[in-house]
Amino acid sequence: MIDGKAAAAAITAGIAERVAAEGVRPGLAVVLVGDDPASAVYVRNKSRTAERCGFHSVQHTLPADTSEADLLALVDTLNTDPAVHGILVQLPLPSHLDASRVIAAIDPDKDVDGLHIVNAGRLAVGDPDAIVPCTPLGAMHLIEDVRGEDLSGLRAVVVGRSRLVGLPAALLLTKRNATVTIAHSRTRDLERLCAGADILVAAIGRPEMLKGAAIKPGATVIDVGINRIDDPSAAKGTRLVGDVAFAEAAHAGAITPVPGGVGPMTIAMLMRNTLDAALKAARR
Ligand SMILES: NC(=O)C1=CN([C@@H]2O[C@H](COP(=O)(O)OP(=O)(O)OC[C@H]3O[C@@H](n4cnc5c(N)ncnc54)[C@H](OP(=O)(O)O)[C@@H]3O)[C@@H](O)[C@H]2O)C=CC1
Ligand SMILES: Nc1nc(=O)c2c([nH]1)NC[C@@H]1CN(c3ccc(C(=O)N[C@@H](CCC(=O)O)C(=O)O)cc3)C=[N+]21
Repeated sequence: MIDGKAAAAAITAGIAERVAAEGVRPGLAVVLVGDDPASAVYVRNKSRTAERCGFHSVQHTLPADTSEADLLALVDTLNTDPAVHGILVQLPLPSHLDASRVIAAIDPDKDVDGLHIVNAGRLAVGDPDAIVPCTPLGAMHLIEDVRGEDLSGLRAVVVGRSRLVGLPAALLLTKRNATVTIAHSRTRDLERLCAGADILVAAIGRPEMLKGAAIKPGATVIDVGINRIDDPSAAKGTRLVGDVAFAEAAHAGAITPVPGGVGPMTIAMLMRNTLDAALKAARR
């Protein structure tokens, strides 16, 4: 079992120390439009961790029918606010809003999600100034803990090709010398493909879709999915599960649980990206 919660706690403790030592106050602004269940979980844990790290943290919650003009105006205000070093617009946005237009409006130096085309391009060409999306960055930390830094000779399969998770995860794995296959909704014979993976990254958004047969014995399994399902036996009537059927994965070499795996690491990396942005701004 890969303990993402412990790994994340160690990283955020280090960030809190650096914030105190360097005398900076990193500012993080989060914008949530409407209500997406995975986003709600994220928002809650994020503001808690930001406070623990000594950050200035602001949350803008807008109604689901917010106009694009109003959202763009808010982004512009945050771009010019000197107390804000990181801006995160939660995805998915309601369908009447054009996510790529909104992301393009974010100052690339404040784009702590790494979604802006400038940061995506920097990552693709290996530019060290890239701000890298938090979830794949956190996933790579966990993979490194298990497999080491160099993944030469290992086969990795990433299921999912989103700009936020799947695509950057595949780029990072490639940079570490893994041999990478990207799978998605049009992939045929997904289970067999996954069963050949030494490193399996699931970023799909379908509760427990990958069964035991999709996991190679000894594989490192990184389950990114955050899915809320009904569970009458749970106190709240629901619980979180990943994209992998965890109970069928006993033959994996190492696996991240949901919750307690990639989620907390995403938040730790968000703190790190925001601290880095604040330090860069101070130098400028
Ligand atoms: N733990 C964390 O910190 C985070 C968790 N998440 C969670 O990770 C999951 C993925 O997020 P995100 O990448 O943003 O989601 P998207 O919906 O943007 O992408 C999902 C990807 O999965 C692929 N897919 C969908 N159905 C299938 C299928 N049946 N077989 C194979 N591939 C399929 C899609 O393929 P196609 O491109 O063909 O449509 C797409 O590429 C979600 O559960 C989300 O909540 C997200 C961010 C952070
Ligand atoms: N622009 C943008 N960037 C994102 O990175 C982004 C997003 N939009 N939209 C939503 C998804 C989802 N996401 C999560 C991150 C952490 C947890 C997390 O902390 N999970 C805990 C939950 C613990 C619990 O509360 O039960 C865990 O897995 O242990 C969850 C979900 C980031 N996302």
